[in-house]
Amino acid sequence: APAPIQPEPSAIVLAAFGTTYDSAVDSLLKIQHDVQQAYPDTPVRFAFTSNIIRKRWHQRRDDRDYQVAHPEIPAELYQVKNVLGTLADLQNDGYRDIVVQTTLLTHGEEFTDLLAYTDALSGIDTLKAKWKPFQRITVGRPLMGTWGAQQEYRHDLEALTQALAADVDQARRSNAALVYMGHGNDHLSTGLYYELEELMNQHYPDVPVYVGLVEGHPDFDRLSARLQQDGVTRVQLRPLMVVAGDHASNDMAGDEPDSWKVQLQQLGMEVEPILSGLGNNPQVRQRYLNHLNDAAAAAGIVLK
Ligand SMILES: C[C@@]1(CC(=O)O)c2cc3[nH]c(cc4nc(cc5[nH]c(cc(n2)[C@H]1CCC(=O)O)[C@@](C)(CC(=O)O)[C@@H]5CCC(=O)O)C(CC(=O)O)=C4CCC(=O)O)c(CCC(=O)O)c3CC(=O)O
Ligand SMILES: [Co+2]
Repeated sequence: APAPIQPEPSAIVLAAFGTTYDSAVDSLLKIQHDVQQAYPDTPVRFAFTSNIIRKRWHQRRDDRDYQVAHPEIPAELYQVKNVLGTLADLQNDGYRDIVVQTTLLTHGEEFTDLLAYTDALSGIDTLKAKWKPFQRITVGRPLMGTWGAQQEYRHDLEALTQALAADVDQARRSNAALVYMGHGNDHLSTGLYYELEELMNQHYPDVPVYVGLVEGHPDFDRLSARLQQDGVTRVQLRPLMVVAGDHASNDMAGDEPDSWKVQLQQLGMEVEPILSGLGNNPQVRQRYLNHLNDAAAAAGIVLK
């Protein structure tokens, strides 16, 4: 039998797309806080997968005025790296067992690229096993799940449906339909979002719930056609994203003629945008923690 793998110092990386909006950072910090609380003796560091967003924070590193105006931004953010750099730093600091938990919602373009990085890094082999830079790197699945038989994606969607109960309650109190803006992508089916919408409507039959996407389908044209068909006159708009950042502030709630808010108002609907990311929802944060725990357990990584 092969020798059992000895536990090595372990660390957690939260791999987020990122945001340039300081008002939205809190939503990510709350996830870090909860994970840190669950594992007080394990470092929990961020990686941002977006090149553009990392660059913005690095520019702010040299902007004293910005930093003084934003004491809520932790120093870590001004030098946030991609997963490549974050893992290299951890290896340099002596950590060889790494759990990467994504804050992405779907196994789309960003998550596919994240896996490409982690696969390549865990594939670095050395002549002597003791010099291998990483012993184990494991990646926790996105909020809406991934392929595979180990963790059913449908179960993740059901759990997310339950986690969104407070959004439904708020729409119910306003006598409004609940309309989510997800991100989506153009490269593979975004059918998960249709399934989520269906589950939401099954689970909360008294509040109509709709999901539309920035990229891919259901797109805004389809969404607005359905709202009109169904005679909806009042909507609460929310991002189905971890942060209420650029997409939520502009594409969803902006005052430009192409924002969802303005277009729906133009159709005669009363629109209330709610600029709160999913990271503000404690039950969503618990879902990410569950995914992290599943990944660590499956890899045999011990977190302290
Ligand atoms: C590949 C790319 C292709 C493309 O869209 O062009 C792409 C893809 C995806 N982005 C996703 C998520 C988010 N995108 C943003 C924001 C921006 N995204 C932008 C570009 C790009 N996004 C291209 C890569 C560029 C690069 O690497 O830098 C920016 C820079 C410019 C722009 O969009 O024009 C603009 C920043 C504006 C700013 O702040 O300066 C935010 C944050 C926010 O809204 O604040 C979130 C998190 C929402 C959350 O928190 O959940 C997801 C869903 C993943 C999931 O499933 O969760 C996918 C699709 C997928 O992965 O499949
Ligand atoms: Co994007």
